[in-house]
Amino acid sequence: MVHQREVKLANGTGIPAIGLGTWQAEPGELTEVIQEAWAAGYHHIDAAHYYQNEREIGTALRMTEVPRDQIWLTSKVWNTDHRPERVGPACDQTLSDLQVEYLDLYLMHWPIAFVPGDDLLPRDNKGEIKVDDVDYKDTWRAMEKLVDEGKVRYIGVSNFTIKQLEDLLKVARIKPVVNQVECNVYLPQYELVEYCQKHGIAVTAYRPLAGRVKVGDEKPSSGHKALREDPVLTKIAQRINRTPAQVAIAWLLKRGIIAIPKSSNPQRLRENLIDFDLTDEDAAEISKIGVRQRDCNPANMWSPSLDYLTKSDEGTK
Ligand SMILES: NC(=O)C1=CN([C@@H]2O[C@H](COP(=O)(O)OP(=O)(O)OC[C@H]3O[C@@H](n4cnc5c(N)ncnc54)[C@H](OP(=O)(O)O)[C@@H]3O)[C@@H](O)[C@H]2O)C=CC1
Ligand SMILES: O=C1CO[C@H](CO)[C@@H](O)[C@@H]1O
Repeated sequence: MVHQREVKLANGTGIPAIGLGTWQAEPGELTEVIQEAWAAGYHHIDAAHYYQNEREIGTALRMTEVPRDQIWLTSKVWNTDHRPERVGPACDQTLSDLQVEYLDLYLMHWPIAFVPGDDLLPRDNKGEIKVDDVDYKDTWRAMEKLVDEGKVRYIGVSNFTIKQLEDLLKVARIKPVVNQVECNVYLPQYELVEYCQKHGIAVTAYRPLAGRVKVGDEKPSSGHKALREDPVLTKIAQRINRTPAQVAIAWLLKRGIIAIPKSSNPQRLRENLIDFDLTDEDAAEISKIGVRQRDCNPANMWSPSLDYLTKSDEGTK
């Protein structure tokens, strides 16, 4: 079995430093992807109720006969399940879909509640997302109960800013072990990462490759630059005989950050499970790249009024 490098959580538990992202894996392809990932040496899967593919993941894990204690399973409670009485049932649904008895890590997906219901993105007739008046600290208290009940080993958050973490840490009986945020060479999140690491909160980088931004002869989406075509990453990659994607992931690992790249392609899956370290000089050169862009911005995705969710941390620092 390939033993992957780990990032230590505050209590000393190791979490595999590279996990498999599962958002937007096409229906039907995950069975093969998970078989390939397990064979390649992945021991960490990032899932979420929101991705609507947890049942497929669970079935694939069972078919691949992955021993439960050999795989780190993260899932997330979605914004429509923030009311405290909905958190337990939401977790139960994920456990049933993934066909496991417990999760290694359960995250609050966003620090914002949407009105409950089957519609994961409920909108009013103007197209604005329907926000529910639930304090994320109350949602957190319900998540703490899941640890007490043995349904999840650890709890954490996602898309939290420094201000929101400060607010949560004041009341948390069980501290969040992870903050999963958008983070890559073009959104380095220096201040947020420093704050988290100082407070014993590990950072997981989602969209470590800047997502579905097209490369090659297709234009990057929404005017964004294609990270995988970045000239500095390309130059370093060519010199060390790696790919720009590998260099981008290695840069996160060098900063002690967990990365969860998504790929449905067997070759890229293996490529992303990197087995080398960047030199200090190469890492420093990458840190000087000045491009800044954020893909997952609630103001663009859901409602302009949710702009405040990223206000205290623009990712530009
Ligand atoms: N907490 C949150 O709010 C969020 C969490 N996430 C999590 O983070 C994961 C990763 O983020 P995601 O948005 O998927 O973006 P990524 O940065 O992981 O990029 C995925 C895209 O890059 C391509 N790709 C993967 N590896 C390579 C490679 N080596 N070379 C070239 N192209 C490559 C994939 O295509 P192909 O499959 O064809 O290889 C896919 O189109 C998600 O899947 C999800 O689990 C994501 C967004 C928000
Ligand atoms: O996990 C996620 C996948 O991407 C979505 C759209 O960008 C996000 O809203 C969500 O947090």
